[in-house]
Amino acid sequence: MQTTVVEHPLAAVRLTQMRDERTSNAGFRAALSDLTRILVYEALRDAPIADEPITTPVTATVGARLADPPLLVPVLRAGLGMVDQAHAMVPETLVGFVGIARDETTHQPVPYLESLPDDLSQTSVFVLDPMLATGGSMLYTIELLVARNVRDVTAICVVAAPEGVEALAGSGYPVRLVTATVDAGLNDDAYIVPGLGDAGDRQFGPR
Ligand SMILES: O=P(O)(O)OC[C@H]1O[C@H](OP(=O)(O)OP(=O)(O)O)[C@H](O)[C@@H]1O
Ligand SMILES: O=c1cc[nH]c(=O)[nH]1
Ligand SMILES: [Mg+2]
Repeated sequence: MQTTVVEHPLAAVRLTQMRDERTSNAGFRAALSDLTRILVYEALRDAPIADEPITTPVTATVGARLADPPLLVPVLRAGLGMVDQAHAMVPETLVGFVGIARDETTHQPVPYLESLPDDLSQTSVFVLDPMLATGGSMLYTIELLVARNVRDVTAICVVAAPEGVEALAGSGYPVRLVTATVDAGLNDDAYIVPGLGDAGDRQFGPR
């Protein structure tokens, strides 16, 4: 599986703000917003473009447009903190939604919302979720997309655990990963170490 770890000073600074337990909910959301722009920018680096004929104030010329804007799919709750910025980067695209709450005893994904187009056979999808821990929630989401014949999936995360990366790589699905870091591993509660805690709680409060 293609895995891109975005290494940029601004990404490292925003990630540090997100990791720091002293960062307020508002500060965490702001850092996640900034980091999302950087991650989406990198995820689109090799995106195909098509000619866009335009006229400048001086002359006619040919510019560019995204040939194939990816559908954005935030995984609620934590992915909600990424969707506005991702949509600002690709304003012409559409947005689907998936809601999953991990069972904190079994660590299995418990889905509660699914709002997606029926046919994704002509579509690339960017799944937005800051945390890839066991990989269960991301794999569940990808399975929803594969059932709709998705062409390919880019998982855009902030913090990934090696266990989650391996789960995606071993799935055989057409997926690549863009993340700001691959951390050391998971603790006994399946939280990423060093991680940043619960990305949903840190934005919106406990559920
Ligand atoms: O890789 P996994 O082991 O499945 O864990 C990752 C999932 O856990 C978090 O969501 P959570 O279940 O805490 O829901 P929330 O966003 O509502 O807080 C996170 O945003 C991922 O969706
Ligand atoms: O570390 C983790 C693991 C799962 N979900 C989170 O929000 N954080
Ligand atoms: Mg959570």
